[in-house]
Amino acid sequence: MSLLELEGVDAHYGELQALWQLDLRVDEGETLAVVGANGAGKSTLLKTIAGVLRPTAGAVRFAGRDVAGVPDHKRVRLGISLVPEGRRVFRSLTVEENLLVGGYRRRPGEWDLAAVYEAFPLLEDRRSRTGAHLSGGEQQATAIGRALMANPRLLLLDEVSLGLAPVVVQDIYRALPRIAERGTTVLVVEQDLGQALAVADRVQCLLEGRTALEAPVGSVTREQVAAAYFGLEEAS
Ligand SMILES: Nc1ncnc2c1ncn2[C@@H]1O[C@H](COP(=O)(O)OP(=O)(O)OP(=O)(O)O)[C@@H](O)[C@H]1O
Repeated sequence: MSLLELEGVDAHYGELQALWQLDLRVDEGETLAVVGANGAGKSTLLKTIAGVLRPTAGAVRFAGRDVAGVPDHKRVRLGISLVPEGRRVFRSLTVEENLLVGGYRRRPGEWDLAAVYEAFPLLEDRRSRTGAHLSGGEQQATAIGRALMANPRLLLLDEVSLGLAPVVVQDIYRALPRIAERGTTVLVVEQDLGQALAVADRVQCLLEGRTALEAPVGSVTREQVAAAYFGLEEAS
């Protein structure tokens, strides 16, 4: 059984339809990358999974349970944690305090301060620094660490690389295999194809709110994914 299953999901903002009959699954322990251009519906998809946005049609099932009516804060307790685009760390709190806030309503599990510092060694040196005095990369690592402190079964990452220098992005991405090794299932949304394909087991490409391609990473070329990403003929 898949940990997360979406079937025939539509999502709207008023009159505008952002997702069209979308099917998606994430199996326990795997890392799925969802890629797509600006406006493809990636953030909308994550909001629908996290419970921030209610789908207008279709089913969202987590661990076999229909979660359509479960509000976002209750989904965290079920084991779904979202790291939203833009990071949003608490600027007046230290790194460690930010992490502890994330663990306030933790599920039982492996993630604690020591495990987060092991995954992101750069944070341990910065543990007493406030959010306002962190670099963009340190803020991103703190935001991911804070989500992990809740011991999610499914970690949703929205545009980790946005606004960060490539070398910093690599640092953050280096932690992803360690996160997966601890048994946390990861769904990462990315515009950066190279990073996404380097860490994921499977890739799903969205184009204007629909799936343009879905495949194990090993079975597609970067060119095929890029063609689907831009809606070019070769994708089909
Ligand atoms: N709050 C909103 N109100 C109205 N329309 C929205 C809202 N958020 C997103 N949209 C629209 O929904 C569609 C999908 O947007 P979404 O943010 O999910 O795409 P995305 O793939 O995450 O793109 P980006 O990388 O730019 O964030 C776009 O047409 C966008 O303009």
